[in-house]
Amino acid sequence: MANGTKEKWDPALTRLLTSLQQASNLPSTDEELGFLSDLLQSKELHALFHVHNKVISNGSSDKFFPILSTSMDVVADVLEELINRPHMSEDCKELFYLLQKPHVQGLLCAHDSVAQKDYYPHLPEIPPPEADEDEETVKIVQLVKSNEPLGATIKTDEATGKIVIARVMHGGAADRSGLIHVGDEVVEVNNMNVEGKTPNDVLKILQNSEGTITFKLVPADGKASGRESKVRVRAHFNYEAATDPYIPCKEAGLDFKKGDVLHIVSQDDAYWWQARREGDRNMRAGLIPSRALQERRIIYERTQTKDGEDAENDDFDREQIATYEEVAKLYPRPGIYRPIVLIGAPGVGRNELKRRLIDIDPEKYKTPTPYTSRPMKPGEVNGKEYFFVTREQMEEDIEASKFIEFGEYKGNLYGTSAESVKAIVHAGKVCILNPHYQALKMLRTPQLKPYIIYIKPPSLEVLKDTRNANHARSTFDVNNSRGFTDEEFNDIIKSSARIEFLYDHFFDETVVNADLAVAFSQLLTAANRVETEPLWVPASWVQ
Ligand SMILES: Nc1ncnc2c1ncn2[C@@H]1O[C@H](COP(=O)(O)OP(=O)(O)OP(=O)(O)O)[C@@H](O)[C@H]1O
Repeated sequence: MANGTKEKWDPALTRLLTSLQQASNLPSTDEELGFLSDLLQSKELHALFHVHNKVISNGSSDKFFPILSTSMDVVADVLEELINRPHMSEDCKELFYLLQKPHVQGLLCAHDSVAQKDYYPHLPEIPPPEADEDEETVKIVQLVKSNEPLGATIKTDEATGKIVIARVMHGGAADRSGLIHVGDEVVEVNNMNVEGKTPNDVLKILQNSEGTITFKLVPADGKASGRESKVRVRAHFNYEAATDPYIPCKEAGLDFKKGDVLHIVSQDDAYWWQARREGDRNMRAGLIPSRALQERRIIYERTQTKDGEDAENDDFDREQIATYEEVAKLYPRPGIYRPIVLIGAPGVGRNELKRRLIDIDPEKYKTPTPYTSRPMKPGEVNGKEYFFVTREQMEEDIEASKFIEFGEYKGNLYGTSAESVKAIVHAGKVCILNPHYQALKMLRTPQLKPYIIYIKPPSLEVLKDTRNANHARSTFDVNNSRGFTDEEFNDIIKSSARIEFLYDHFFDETVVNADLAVAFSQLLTAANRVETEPLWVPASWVQ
């Protein structure tokens, strides 16, 4: 056979190849026939056939059976167990690292699918043999009414005018019964025919009934997919179902706050997703606006409010519409720490907090030495306060995107290089940065994986009191030789509001810097948490 190999080609392939040689009179090009012939003779295809035949011949025997089919759960348990250990041996560290590798997880996931025989085709249900073809099948479903809502919504079908099940909430009473599905037609409720009634009429019947509720339903043709999606998102807006005029059923809504992580269990409906709040004990999902719906709302709101006159330069940063961000848990890796980024208005106290953190453990917490094009002053050492480089060199490096942030002050350039941040991270230290807020977008990359803490000022009154009591030095004054003026305090509050407006969807945490000791202890707790706990990050960072 081809290539003179002694391999036993599959008879089916050989037959195909022979008929291909006889098919030269078919209306196809030489190129097409050549392609097919090459494909049928290719080693890869034959190897695939070989594997297929082996699987088929082994599949029928009971020789192999899985020891377990939930290895991914075991991995999660082991990671959780390891993370809680105060000290890890080298072996544990290696295991911890290996178990997080996407390839290992992919392999175990495939193993579980095979072990659970997830690949078997799902056959349609066979109708009961005695059913008359013309007669509609009905099912009688009985649910016991409790304080818990039914977990399903109804609507009038536009085409038929009949009452149908519009939605079944994941984990709700209707869903758990396994008997009620989207599209089922409601014929009777508690022996009352609902033909010609409105969804509101049916709702009244339900509200007025007690104990067991009996539904007579005509099943929908196809069953809705019962599988839960695994998607988790972080919400970037507050939502309150009671004040949403468009939600199809207010009682079925799920309220959430900006920053909450939601488990999206169903995206079947283009406008209304079903979700649970991560960590909630309530298994019943609730309705939330889909990304598409929320984006439309935001665009509409913006066209209503934006008069264009007070739009500021960095408003383009808001062009991106923040609704939901897909997130996943990132497990800390021993020896490789996420940089901690302090963001806030000039003068709010970021340097003070950074200084205190470094003072606690200067070997652990490090900040990169900035670069500058300004001439070295007497007594200064290159690489200590700054790396001194020429303006041309710095401009070239800025052009080549080597700086994570840069700016000009009094005719000289200043900046932090990406390389110096990487060097600290790779040396096993915790890198602390307090860049200008516009650098956030450049910093928030899957490579750096920063943990972003927003340093927020307290109210104007508390800001003034705490700073004046501490004889705080104004950072607006070049020599730091005086306190803050009232105007500068106002500026801190104003810039902070602007930073929040533009970037709050990037913040992992907010620390209010009122009492310095309290703010610092909150920062320290956050720094420890980043080192030890699995935390939610953009899903793309863990893929
Ligand atoms: N919570 C606080 N209570 C009292 N004083 C504070 C507090 N936080 C910071 N300060 C003081 O305020 C002054 C300015 O703080 P700091 O230098 O940290 O500001 P900054 O945010 O780094 O400003 P810039 O970004 O402009 O450099 C310092 O004198 C600092 O000690």
